[in-house]
Amino acid sequence: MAENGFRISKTPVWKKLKEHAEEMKKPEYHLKHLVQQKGRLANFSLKNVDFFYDFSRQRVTEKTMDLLFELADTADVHRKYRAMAEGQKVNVTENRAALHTAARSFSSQSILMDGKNVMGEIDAVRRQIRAFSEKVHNGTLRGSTGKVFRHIVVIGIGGSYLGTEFVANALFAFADKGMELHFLSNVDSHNFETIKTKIDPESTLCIVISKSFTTVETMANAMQMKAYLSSCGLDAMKHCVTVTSKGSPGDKGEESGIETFHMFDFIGGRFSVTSAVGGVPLSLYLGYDRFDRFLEGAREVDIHTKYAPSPENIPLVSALIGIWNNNFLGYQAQAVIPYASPLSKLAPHIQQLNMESNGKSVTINNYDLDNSSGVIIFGEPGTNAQHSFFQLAHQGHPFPIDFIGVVSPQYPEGRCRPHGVSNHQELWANLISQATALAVGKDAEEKTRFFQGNRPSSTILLNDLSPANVGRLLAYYEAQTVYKAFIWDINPFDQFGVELGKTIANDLRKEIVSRNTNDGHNFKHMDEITRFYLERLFAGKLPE
Ligand SMILES: O=P(O)(O)OC[C@H]1O[C@H](O)[C@H](O)[C@@H](O)[C@@H]1O
Repeated sequence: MAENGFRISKTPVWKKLKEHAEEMKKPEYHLKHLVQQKGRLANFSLKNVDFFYDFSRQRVTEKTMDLLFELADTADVHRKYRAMAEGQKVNVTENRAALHTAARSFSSQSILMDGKNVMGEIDAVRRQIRAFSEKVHNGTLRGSTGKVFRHIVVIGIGGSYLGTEFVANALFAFADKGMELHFLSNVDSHNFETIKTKIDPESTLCIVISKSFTTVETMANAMQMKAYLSSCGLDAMKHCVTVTSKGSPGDKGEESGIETFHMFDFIGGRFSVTSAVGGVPLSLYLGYDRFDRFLEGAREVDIHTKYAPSPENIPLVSALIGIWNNNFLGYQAQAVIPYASPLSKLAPHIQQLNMESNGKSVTINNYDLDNSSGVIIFGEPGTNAQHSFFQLAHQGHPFPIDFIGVVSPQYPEGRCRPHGVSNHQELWANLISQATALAVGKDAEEKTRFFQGNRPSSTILLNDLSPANVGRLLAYYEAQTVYKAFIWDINPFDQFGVELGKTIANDLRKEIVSRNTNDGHNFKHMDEITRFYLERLFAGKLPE
């Protein structure tokens, strides 16, 4: 690996930020003082349409923000973002563009990749999804025995699953098409067996989603499901459709079923929920028009992200604050805590989006990275999180939090007011109190009751959880992820780090096949630890 080359951590502004972080440790910059400043909220919050971003409880001052904007300029983030959105091959290791933003573009402007306008293909897939979902909903398209489809089994993993699950959960209140949605992602047979108990095979439609169509888990689950449908006397292929990239092994092959929907190699898996990956299942579940409104919301944030100047650019400001927390204040983890149950699958999606994109060790030009990139993301909805891991948040190892609040719930509130307040008001009382408690802390004589405070958080507010707002939230996190990568100067669009484990699993699979086909095959040639595990698998129990 070359030793020299541009590294953001070698720039003068990085040094200035390091010095500034030392200064910010002084007692006068404790959050309990910062939040008292006049105009703090107005000065440290941003709003764009239905999206309010409050960073008043982050450990930042005007000087911090000025330095962070200088960092953004030094990293040339706006040019990099435009290059991405305009179809340049920013995924240099795979020689691909990263055009997830094109998946929700409705502009008449061309988006060129290799001189070809990609919008033609994208529009065609959208029309195909609309027509298909309408045929399923009006009963024109039915299962092999003539029953209308009522169960959708989404078979996919990672980027071909997590985003769709997040959005489907978020918009459950709008799922009025009479469809039950099931996710078959894990190769663990419990996942498959559980779904079997919930579906009626004759009214089941499987959507096999795999960009590569080589992912072992997805292929195994698709085979299990097709074998099961056949065992029920059904023509399995009439119960399946495929979403895959153009030219993949599953593209219009025998295994693809009634219809194939294309995603494209210029859309990365974890950025693909606005493509056919999310489009096919979500249109069946919610209706195409709601999927369209979800795309519109995402598109609006894309436009804001591309054109808003740094100090007004919400995803950029939040990316900069993330880097400030991570590289300068030393926080290694970040929690995502929505005070909204429908967002219960947001954190797992952001986990993949962020950690797979930004958990890297080299810069885009292949120089060793000498600062950490990526943080550990985790989360659960509030208030549940308060009753599980918030002890550590308040008195243990500190970590910044993204709180997310929704002004109007999806369901009208009843008249019941258990403690004089509605449940939604109770939820908000907690949302407000947690951020304050973390920031301000509390003095106490008894050490066990002392709260250090000075624990940073941001709060995102949405008016409601409409399809458009869920699209906005998704696009916000996507843009924040790529802006962080552009500042660290890494490639957020490859994921070679997931390959080594797969390669070892391939070798082990060969061993297992040998034993499956020859009882005499033993594992003596393997290392002691691996041998132990393989022997236990075949023995079916732990040693006495
Ligand atoms: O869509 P597929 O090709 O089946 O890939 C599914 C997933 O598996 C891979 O291992 C990657 O880690 C993910 O980024 C990807 O989304």
